[in-house]
Amino acid sequence: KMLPRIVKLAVTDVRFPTSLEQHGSDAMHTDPDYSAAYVVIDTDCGLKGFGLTFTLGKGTEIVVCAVEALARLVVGKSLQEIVSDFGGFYRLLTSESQLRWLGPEKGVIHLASAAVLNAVWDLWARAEGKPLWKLLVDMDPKQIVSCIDFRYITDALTEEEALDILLKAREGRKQREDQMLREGYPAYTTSCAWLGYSDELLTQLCADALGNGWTKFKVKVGADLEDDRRRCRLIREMIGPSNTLMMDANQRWDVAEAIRWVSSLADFKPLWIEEPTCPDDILGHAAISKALAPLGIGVASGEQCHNRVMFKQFLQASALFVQIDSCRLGSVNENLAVLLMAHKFQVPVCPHAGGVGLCELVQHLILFDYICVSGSLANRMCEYVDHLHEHFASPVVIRNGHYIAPEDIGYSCEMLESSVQSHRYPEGDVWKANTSKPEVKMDTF
Ligand SMILES: C[C@H](O)[C@@H](O)CC(=O)C(=O)O
Ligand SMILES: [Mg+2]
Repeated sequence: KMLPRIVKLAVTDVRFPTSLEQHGSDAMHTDPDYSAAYVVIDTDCGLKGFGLTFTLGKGTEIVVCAVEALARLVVGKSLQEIVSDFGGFYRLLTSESQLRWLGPEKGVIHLASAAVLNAVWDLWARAEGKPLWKLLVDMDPKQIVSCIDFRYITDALTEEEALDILLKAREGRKQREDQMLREGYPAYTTSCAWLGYSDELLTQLCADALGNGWTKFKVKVGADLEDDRRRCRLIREMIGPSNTLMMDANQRWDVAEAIRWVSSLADFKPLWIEEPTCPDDILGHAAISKALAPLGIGVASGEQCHNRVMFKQFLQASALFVQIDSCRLGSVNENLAVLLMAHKFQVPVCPHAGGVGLCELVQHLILFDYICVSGSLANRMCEYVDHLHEHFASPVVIRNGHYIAPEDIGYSCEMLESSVQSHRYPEGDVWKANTSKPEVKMDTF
């Protein structure tokens, strides 16, 4: 086994011009350029770790800056030093006494922590010669627990309870792992119905997806009710009554407006409405959930839920579909806390993956959740978006609407060097060639 020491951390601003074709568009993010602050860790024995956090284009340079500010907490440490008290290392990074003023544990600085920690987890999995999900599955439950910072959540989940959940779930673990290796983890697709897509494109992509075995679909809503009704009717008619439909408003409405709007989409039978209102409005989500429950519509949220404390309160306030995010939360460490809390509250985890690299990352977490925590697939599925996988060294494999368990070692977010070079912002070829989006100078305002 290699016990490398980290000697360098480099971070790059990588952007993809997805907004040109409206990939990823929704009621609030009308021109997203899927982007990442991409981290590469070098060690003294040649082994590398790769990590990223997801952003939408403008402002990625700010996340890059925040990663640079965190770098000195990582460089010089041995992997052994970090993983022997990973919870402590998580706290060192997220509670540094000056940098924490920028968060704490939220916003740009937390996205940066995620990028750095994702790279450390990738390095660990590579050092152990395993895909990350398998590293977690094989880990002693006590060590899993030691990776989590329990500060602020012990009123909802103690270390002892977490350990107890993991120990109870050991029964049947081997069968579930075999099942995942055979069948993969169920997924749904968001790629047919981004808000900026025409009806023709939606129809064509939906037909293709049905042909490829997809049974669960998500449609973007929230900008215009009549458009929503037309698009939802179209997609429901295409997929039929027995396939699953979800709706995503990306925070567009006030609470009462959300209840009214979604009630008038109820005939299209959505399983959930996602992010109906401000992602920080825990009680607002609870009110919406209560109002929509008689219509059989659930509420989902999480892609912009800053941290484990927010998730704790969401869970305490009402049931919801928990949409963990591999780059919004503080990497695997904080995601483990949320998976365990979700299990305690008996709600399904359905990870968010709409972004570059998020499918690659989150598949590992949800495999671990099924094998070692929840042991259930009821109402559970992992999001899939069909964009930009060709830029990764170990792209996700989807078969028949399922994520196939990754076999390559690491956390699957190493990008091809050629892709990084051509998409670096602003000097990469893609951006030099892309003159359709002139930069607005600050002095214009
Ligand atoms: C801007 C992103 O594409 C966002 O719309 C993704 C999202 O909400 C989802 O995948 O869910
Ligand atoms: Mg969403």
